[in-house]
Amino acid sequence: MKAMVKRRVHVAAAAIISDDKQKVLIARRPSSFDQGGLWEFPGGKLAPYETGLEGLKRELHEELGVEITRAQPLIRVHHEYPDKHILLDVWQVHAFSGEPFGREGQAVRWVPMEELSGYPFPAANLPILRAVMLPAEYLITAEEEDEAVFGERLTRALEEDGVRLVQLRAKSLDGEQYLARARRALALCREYGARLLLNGDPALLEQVDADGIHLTSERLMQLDRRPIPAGKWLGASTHNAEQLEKAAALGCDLVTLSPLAPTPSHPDAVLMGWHDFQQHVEHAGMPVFALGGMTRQHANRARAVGAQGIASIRDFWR
Ligand SMILES: Nc1nc2c([nH]c(=O)n2[C@H]2C[C@H](O)[C@@H](COP(=O)(O)OP(=O)(O)OP(=O)(O)O)O2)c(=O)[nH]1
Ligand SMILES: [Mg+2]
Repeated sequence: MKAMVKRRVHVAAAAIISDDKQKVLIARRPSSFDQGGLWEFPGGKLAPYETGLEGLKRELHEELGVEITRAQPLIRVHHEYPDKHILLDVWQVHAFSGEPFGREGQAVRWVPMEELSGYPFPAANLPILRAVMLPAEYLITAEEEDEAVFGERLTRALEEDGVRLVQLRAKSLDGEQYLARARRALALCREYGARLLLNGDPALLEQVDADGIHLTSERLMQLDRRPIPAGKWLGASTHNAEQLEKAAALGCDLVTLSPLAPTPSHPDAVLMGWHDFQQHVEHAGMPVFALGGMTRQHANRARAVGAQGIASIRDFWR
């Protein structure tokens, strides 16, 4: 039997963010279209000669009557539909001119980030929703003996650096000490509207109602199903293709991928480099944070190779 070769479709789509950064623009696909009636990020198929950004500019002009003035890659998602292989090349649009409206008669709506998951999207869109909801910076807390110093440093990062995603990593604390710190960290994160993931046993969420769990790569590889409910965020540390595949199979919402560059916390690690990193990210199918020697100065570089952004201890812990 002859193998069927699926059509490959490259689609550019936009997560257009409102000026106050609280809302994103979505549109409803007309019911006569493929995936009709579902909501989508505006965009469409590239012409053969177009780059992603060129195609996106044309599509947003055609569909919404707006001109993009500032955009940045957000995530690339490969998805197998029954009849075709689709690459969704998604850009975050930070600035545009014109007032968007449905030029093709489609419904268009500004939706608060936290309401996004209430809208029906095509199956390929799950990783995009995660990427839209997550920031570009992921703080990992340092080992810290003194609770007061811990509180001051976390507060500084939330307030001055605007950190909105935090992983509580504290290998030197015992169970009770970790829980006490987790409760304090959660209270601080709530004050600033930041999400807190606990690095530890998924059962911790029964004792502290944090936003999710971050799995070590070791814990990740031991699991055979997602250990927490869908409403919670599941992160994992990864270092290679095998771990990334496992994270995808478990339904992780985000991963860190390391190590990119030398870092004092892991002095003997074998470095990955941007080329390998990019290849891994392309097929990860979820937001990936570059980790290992990363600072916010690497954020644009990380985004350019497909990452959500950077994760760091040192750059935020001062
Ligand atoms: N624009 C967009 N398309 C998506 C999303 N999710 C998703 O699976 N798709 C699929 C649906 C379609 O098969 C394909 C996009 O094609 P399209 O119908 O928007 O293409 P187009 O604007 O160039 O329109 P057309 O003239 O070719 O009909 O990608 C999404 O969030 N935005
Ligand atoms: Mg379209």
